[in-house]
Amino acid sequence: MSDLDCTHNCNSCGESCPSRQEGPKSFLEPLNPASTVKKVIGIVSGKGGVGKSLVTTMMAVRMSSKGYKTAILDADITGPSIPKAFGITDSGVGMTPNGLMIPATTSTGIEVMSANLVLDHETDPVIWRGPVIAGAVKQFWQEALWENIDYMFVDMPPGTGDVPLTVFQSLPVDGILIVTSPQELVSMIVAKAVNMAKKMNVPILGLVENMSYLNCPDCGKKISVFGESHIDEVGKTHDLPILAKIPIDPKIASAVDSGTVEYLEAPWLDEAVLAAEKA
Ligand SMILES: Nc1ncnc2c1ncn2[C@@H]1O[C@H](COP(=O)(O)OP(=O)(O)OP(=O)(O)O)[C@@H](O)[C@H]1O
Repeated sequence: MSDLDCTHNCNSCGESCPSRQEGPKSFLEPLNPASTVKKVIGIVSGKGGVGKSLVTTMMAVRMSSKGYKTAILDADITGPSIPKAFGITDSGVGMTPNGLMIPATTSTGIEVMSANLVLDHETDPVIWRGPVIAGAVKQFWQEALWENIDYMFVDMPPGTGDVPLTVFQSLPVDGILIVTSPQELVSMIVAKAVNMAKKMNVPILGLVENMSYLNCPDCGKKISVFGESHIDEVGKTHDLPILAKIPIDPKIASAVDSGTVEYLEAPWLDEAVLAAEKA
């Protein structure tokens, strides 16, 4: 077909011309020239409150303690909880002379961008529509100064909506961790996340089950507070490893509430850390 005849709409044309053979259009957004991010790991969940932010923060803490320069992009724009878990309370985002946002830095040097850091008050609600929220995530990626970051962890909003889609299309995600809890409809939720990741061509590193059990403080027995876990079967169905089973522990809740997650030990994430290193 000649250039003059081309309708520039491959959906309505069956010709096999060179432009069609270039493959699907990439929507990846480039970083600004001052920034480099070597690996991007997304943390996703089927619904809110299962511990996605906890896993994001603790993965960052563990990787940072191993000597990697680590960052968190809080893409949970309407429910940002990352700054609080690190005890960052002031509006910590500065500007470089050429207009890039400077992420806040935690006490152990993890760099954080979050909607809570750019709002006038952390209690201000974010009443934005989907495309605006997705635009904010892209801005955090493109218009912040991410200097020599080895690992960036992206705390996704729960579910498979607009924002996770934007993150998968716009950021070069090297792998995702899917966080679940035993009381969810685990098999359906994991299937949805797996299908989305496959459609978007994003590798799944594995599954993390949070609030898996409680260790009885008196007899040491494991109590399945939310009923028996089905995560092992679900992992087998999708051929995915179970990278962690995190207990319910009041120490976890109090570290998050008091902004001291950097001082919380997280031995339960050993395998997830190794998986991120191999991503
Ligand atoms: N294993 C655990 N033991 C005790 N408390 C926990 C545990 N996991 C999470 N929590 C607490 O449960 C609450 C919800 O956790 P978190 O914010 O990580 O969930 P989330 O999936 O990110 O929620 P959202 O989608 O609303 O952001 C937090 O207050 C956290 O401290």
